[in-house]
Parts: sequence; C-alpha cells; structure tokens
Amino acid sequence: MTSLQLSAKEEMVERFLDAAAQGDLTQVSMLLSHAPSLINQTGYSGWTALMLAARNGHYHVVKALLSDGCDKFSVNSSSQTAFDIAKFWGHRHISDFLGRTDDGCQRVLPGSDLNQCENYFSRETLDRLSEKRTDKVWLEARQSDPDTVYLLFSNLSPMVSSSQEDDNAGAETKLCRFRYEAVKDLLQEPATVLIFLGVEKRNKPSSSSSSSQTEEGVQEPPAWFAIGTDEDAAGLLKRCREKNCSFPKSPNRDLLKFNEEEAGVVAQARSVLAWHSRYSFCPTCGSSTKLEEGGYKRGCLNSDCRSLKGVHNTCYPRVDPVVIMLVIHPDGNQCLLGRKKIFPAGMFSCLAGFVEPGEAIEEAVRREVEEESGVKVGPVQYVSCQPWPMPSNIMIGCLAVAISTDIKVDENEIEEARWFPRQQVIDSLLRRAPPAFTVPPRQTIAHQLIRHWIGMNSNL
Ligand SMILES: NC(=O)C1=CN([C@@H]2O[C@H](COP(=O)(O)OP(=O)(O)OC[C@H]3O[C@@H](n4cnc5c(N)ncnc54)[C@H](OP(=O)(O)O)[C@@H]3O)[C@@H](O)[C@H]2O)C=CC1
Ligand SMILES: [Mg+2]
Ligand SMILES: [Mg+2]
Ligand SMILES: [Mg+2]
Ligand SMILES: [Zn+2]
Repeated sequence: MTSLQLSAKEEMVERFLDAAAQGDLTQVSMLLSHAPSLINQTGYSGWTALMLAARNGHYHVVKALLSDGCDKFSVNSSSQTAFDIAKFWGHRHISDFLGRTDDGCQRVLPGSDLNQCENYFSRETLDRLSEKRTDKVWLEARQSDPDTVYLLFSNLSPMVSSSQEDDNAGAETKLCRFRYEAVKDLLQEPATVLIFLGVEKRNKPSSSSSSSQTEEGVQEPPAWFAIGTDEDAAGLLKRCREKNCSFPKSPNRDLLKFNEEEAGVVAQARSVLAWHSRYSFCPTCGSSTKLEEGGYKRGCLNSDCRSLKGVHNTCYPRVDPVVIMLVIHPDGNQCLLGRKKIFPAGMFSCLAGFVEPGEAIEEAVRREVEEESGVKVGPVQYVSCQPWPMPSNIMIGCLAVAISTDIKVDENEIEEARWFPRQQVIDSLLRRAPPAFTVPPRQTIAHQLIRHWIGMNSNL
C-alpha cells in the first residue's frame, strides 16, 4: 500500500467517525455503502463510530450502525464499550438499546460493571439470621452459650483495645469481646439494650470448640450480641482483662480504625443502639415501649396505639438516606469539592445531603449540589454506597456531571467550594508534597468516589 492510498483511507475513516460524532446519518450511511469495512474502524484512543455516536446521544446513528452489523462489544483503549459511554453521559435510551440482547432482555455487557469497591463499614461479617429474632427460646439459649460473643457499648461507643500505646492515626483498634459469664449481670439490668447481631458466617473454618451443638447435633456457629448500657464507663472497663481498653470519644475519627470485618459489625450495632437511644417512647402516641425481636423492634405498650395495627415504620430501626456526589466539570477534567467549617484545615470533600421525603436519588443530588454550591447538575450515575453509623445513614455515592460551572456557596452549610483540576486531585491522593488540599480519609465513601473518578479515563 502506498502512502497516498494510506492517507486516503485514513481520511475516509476520519470523515466517517466525524459524521457519526455529529449525528449525520445521511453521511454515515453513504460512506458505509461505499466502504462497508469502515463500520468497526477506530480513531483516537480506539474510539469507534458507535462510541462517538453514543457519547453525543445520536440514537438514530447508533441504531443504523447496529443494524449494519457494527460490533457493540468492542472496547476503546480505556476498556469502555459504547454502552459504558452512553450510560456515563446519561443517554439512557441509547444505553438501554445497547444493553439489550437479541431477545430484547437487558444483560451486563463486558466492561460495563463499575468495578464496585467495598466501602469501609459495609462488610457483612455476620449472618444476621433475621428469622431468629422472633424465636425467643433460640435467642435465650444463645445468650447463655459459652461461645457467644458480647460487645459492650457505652454512650454508643464500643469498648476497644488499642494495638499501640500511642493514639496515632495508624493504630488499629480491636473490639473487646466478652463471654456470657462476664456480662450476665448486665443482662438482668432493666436499662440494658440487647441486640442480636447474628452468627458467624459458616464459610469460615470453625473449630468444634468454637461452635455449639443443636438438639439435632448440627454445629451452630457462635452468635454475637451488642449490649448498650448506661452503667458507669469506668466500671465497665474493669470487666476487661485486656490492656489499653477504652470507649473512644470521637466517633468520626475513632470508629475508622477497625479492620474491615469489625467495622461492619460496629456499623450494624451502633446504628441500632443509636435508634434505641433516640426512640425510647412511641413516636405515634408517646407511651413507653418495649424491646422486641432481638432488639430490632420497639413495640408500644399502649394496647390502643395505631402503631400496633399493620406495619408501622415507627417500630423499626430508622435509616436516613444521604446522597454524596462527586460533581465533574463539563470539561471532564475537574471536580467540585467543598469544605465545611468543622473540617480539618485544608480538607475538601464531596458535597452531601439528606434525601428528602418523596424525592428520587438523582433529584436529591441535583438539589443538594445546587443548594450548596449554585452549580447545576445533569446526568447522575450511582457508584456505590456506605452504611455510616453516625448515627444511622446510608450514604448513596454518585458521580454527577455539571451543566453549569459558576460557584455560589450556601454559607450556612459550606465554607468554600472549588473546581479542582484532575492533576491536583491525583497529587492529594498520592500525598505528593505539598498538596494544594487534603482529601478525606480512605474509610470514607467521599475518598472512594474521588479515587473512582481518578481511575476512570478522562476521555470518557
Ligand atoms: N462517609 C462520608 O464520606 C461522608 C459522610 N457524611 C455524612 O452525611 C450526613 C449528611 O451530610 P450533610 O452535608 O451534613 O447533609 P445536608 O447537606 O443535608 O445538611 C445537613 C443539615 O440537614 C439537616 N438534617 C439533619 N438530619 C436530617 C434529615 N434526616 N433529613 C433532612 N435534613 C436533615 C440538619 O439541619 P438542622 O441542623 O437545621 O437540623 C443539618 O444541619 C452527615 O451525617 C455526615 O456525617 C458527609 C460527608 C462525607
Ligand atoms: Mg445541604
Ligand atoms: Mg451537605
Ligand atoms: Mg439538606
Ligand atoms: Zn404508641
């Protein structure tokens, strides 16, 4: 092939890709009828005509290319399919169309999963066995079982032992675990709140000594309970034989020092205990309530109360949904971060806010971003979530694309918000000295969203 022929072919590919990017269906069809081999040709960074049409929302071009036999599974140099690209940019009709199989069903395309990360506090270490919460006989038998593990909480803080003498940020803390004999007096106290957390998961190798026998002779894995008590913290600490035990004072800092397994248990236990501490009385009629279902319900003691008829969410532990979002600049290379007055100096984080009643997640993202920063948001994409037990939120992590860029902060909530260039964000994540700002710690979903964005290709 001569250089002249090569450049003529290259020029043809370029015209074809341009036409697809601009949504010029007539030109796309004309070029294809002359040179059908153009259909899967790639340009810059391995982008095909299908990807360019999907990026810019040209549904008719996408449809025509597919009916002409275009390969919808091909990936660009960042391993993204046309489906990924359409989904990211919020062209839902196109991603739905590309995600359909020949029989019309949706299926997961290669490269389309978002590489879901596991967020701190979200590991399910225990099998919750919710069906056992109503089985009083079973629960009582597990309470006195010598293998059962008890965690002690005072003021919503778990008793922990610290692996290092000093309290530096790198020290890992461990939950203090108690046996029945050490806590049985506490179980008799009327003010004690006892929560059945679950049993250890069966896939763990368990020695015969650490699991008990049922009547049928089947080995049962150890059960875990959390105890909330108002007994004096100093008195509680005396029960522990380990050294360096304490009840941490600052949940936002101290509860981030567990390993992933214990962090999951802490999230569950603390959220349920926090609910009990705030809902001592019936929210419907104000009467006293009693603990039921292994600590997962509070039933009203007034037999005439409406909450006893039908399902009432006032009787069950509450979870507040919060959206947290990394807003990307329309140029794709900057992100919006803000800081509250209470943040450590120099730290910026993702914007966040409570979802309001009757509000969709996407709308909550748009409303909170506009309220707090004045920036308007278009497409919103869910990334991952994080239980946040301070006191009981579910953080719904999203990426969002801005459609305006002027910032006007709501000074009641945010001290400052700024667009940060990708390179500055990378420098902060890698702690290259001296960074322009600091990111939140890795245990927060805010950190993981920032990392997720950096891991995505800027050319999306
Ligand atoms: N894991 C992570 O990475 C992060 C977690 N978070 C958590 O997310 C949560 C929310 O973030 P934040 O930016 O403060 O939220 P918002 O932007 O919604 O603002 C908080 C304000 O909303 C009001 N509010 C409190 N509870 C509720 C509720 N259940 N429903 C509606 N409004 C409520 C309060 O106002 P008033 O004081 O007037 O009652 C509060 O000052 C916080 O608990 C925070 O700890 C935040 C950022 C990062
Ligand atoms: Mg807000
Ligand atoms: Mg907020
Ligand atoms: Mg709000
Ligand atoms: Zn009531």
